Amino acid sequence: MQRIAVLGGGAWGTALAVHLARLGRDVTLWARASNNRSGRALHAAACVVSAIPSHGTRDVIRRARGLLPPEATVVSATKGLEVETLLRVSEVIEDELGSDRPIAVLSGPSFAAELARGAPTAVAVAGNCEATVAAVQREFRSGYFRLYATQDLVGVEIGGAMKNVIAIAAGAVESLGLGDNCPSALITRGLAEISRLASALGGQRETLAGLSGLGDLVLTCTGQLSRNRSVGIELGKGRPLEEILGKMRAVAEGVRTTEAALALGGRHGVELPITAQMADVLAGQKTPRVAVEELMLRRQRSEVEVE
Ligand SMILES: NC(=O)c1ccc[n+]([C@@H]2O[C@H](COP(=O)([O-])OP(=O)(O)OC[C@H]3O[C@@H](n4cnc5c(N)ncnc54)[C@H](O)[C@@H]3O)[C@@H](O)[C@H]2O)c1
Ligand SMILES: O=P(O)(O)OC[C@H](O)CO
Repeated sequence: MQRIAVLGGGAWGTALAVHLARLGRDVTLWARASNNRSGRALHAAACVVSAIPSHGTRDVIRRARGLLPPEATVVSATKGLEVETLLRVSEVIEDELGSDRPIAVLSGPSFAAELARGAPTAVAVAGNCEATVAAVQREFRSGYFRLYATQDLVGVEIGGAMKNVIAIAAGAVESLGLGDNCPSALITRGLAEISRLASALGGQRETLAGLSGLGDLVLTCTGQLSRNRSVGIELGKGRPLEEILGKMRAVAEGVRTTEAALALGGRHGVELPITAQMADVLAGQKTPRVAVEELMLRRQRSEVEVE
């Protein structure tokens, strides 16, 4: 799997391309403004890494479809859901490329800037076939990048998408200056909510205790580099969402994922109280302070759910 094409010239695509080039792989980075040469590089790719934001993935994969060798593995590094269809990103890729295509998903606590400078990082890799997962583990690993294998695509993708929603909430809570108890409760109950949705969709709860669950949730809710957390911080200061997003150049996936996750929860009869509150906050229908009050006053219940 020496020849690798990376789709997406944002922070994450660039960091992964830098990492793979450092490992001696023959890497081409495709960005929106790329020329035909980058497009042609897809012809020869043994592996295509997709680091396009979730809302652009279908379009880019569809355009790449005719250029990709049929056996090339596609590795999704995107964390989000497709709002229109409520599909996970690997499902979008499968929809476009067919179910025979080897597909893997990379997700876990991983700020692009840290991977780019070679800071020790561990992620989960899931896939639709064991050999594909093993190949990605082998080809992407380094002295500072470690990949843990799993077959649980659902758990890994729901963990990666949903942590962004909770991170926006964590940023808002931080802005309100409510102390340390509140963010800790938010992370813990956020994880319960993520696990509930993943489980209803066929994922394994244990996956959510791992890197693409608890690991990424803690990083994104507390890490200074998180874009999602920073959106929450600004919301907590009372700034309207349009103004916040208007000033951001980078994508904060949690904004779109909130709506999609809520709809997915509704479809599967899963209660997502924090996500529901965040949907109202993002829509400007409620302040973060009122959202916290309403969450605190919900009916009290058992901590562990019996399925
Ligand atoms: N930045 C990180 O630390 C990080 C880490 C892990 C995963 N991710 C995930 O990777 C994905 C990409 O994030 P990023 O940080 O690279 O984003 P970014 O904001 O740095 O860049 C996004 C890139 O996507 C391009 N883009 C935007 N809309 C597009 C569209 N409709 N079609 C094609 N290209 C489009 C932009 O031109 C830009 O190059 C997201 O799902 C994110 O959650 C990011
Ligand atoms: O900057 P964020 O909030 O998009 O988070 C980046 C990564 O997903 C952290 O693992």
